[in-house]
Amino acid sequence: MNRVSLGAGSLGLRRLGWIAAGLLISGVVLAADRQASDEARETVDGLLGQVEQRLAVAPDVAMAKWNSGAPINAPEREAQILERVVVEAQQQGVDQQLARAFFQDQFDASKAVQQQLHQQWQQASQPPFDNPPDLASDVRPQLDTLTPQLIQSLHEYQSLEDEPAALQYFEDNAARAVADHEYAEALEMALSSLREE
Ligand SMILES: O=C(O)C(=O)C[C@]1(C(=O)O)C=C[C@@H](O)C=C1
Repeated sequence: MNRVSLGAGSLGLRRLGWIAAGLLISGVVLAADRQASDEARETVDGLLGQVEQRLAVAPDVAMAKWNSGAPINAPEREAQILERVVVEAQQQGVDQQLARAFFQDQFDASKAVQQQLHQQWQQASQPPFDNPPDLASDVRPQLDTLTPQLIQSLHEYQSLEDEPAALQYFEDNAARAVADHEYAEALEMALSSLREE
């Protein structure tokens, strides 16, 4: 009697073990299979695209400043942008600390590209460019157009924080964008506060 019930007990335990293992495996498979929603992908693609678009303006800034001799670092302009960023972030319910850190990253990334280009031009004894873009009338307005778009994208991005698949999609695509980029270190800088989220 004892032996029979012992046997049944150990069989039950073993069966439980198999069931637990089965559940664990299917859980892992399901989690790996879960994909970011179309909406989440759109948000991430949009945000990454806009960050790249903003960084793509940096060579024009560099050219304008190469000709004019204006310093790369323009703290008063950064302060002016941040002032607007804080107001718009507040209106849209974007975390202000994130918005500030994110825009500071964009400035730092732009300065890194500008410094790299100025260094190259210095070494190549580059003369002033013919028809350089004008900082005030051509270049800064492009950046100003992107500012509210970026804040809107930050707002959408923030809503993804409880979607691990979306954050993974962001990570994968951010890493790919950096690896493929001409100014990889600068793009990495531009994305750093988002990747620390
Ligand atoms: O507007 C400029 O002068 C720029 O260099 C562009 C920019 C920016 O990314 O917005 C970058 C660095 C400056 O310190 C200020 C602003």
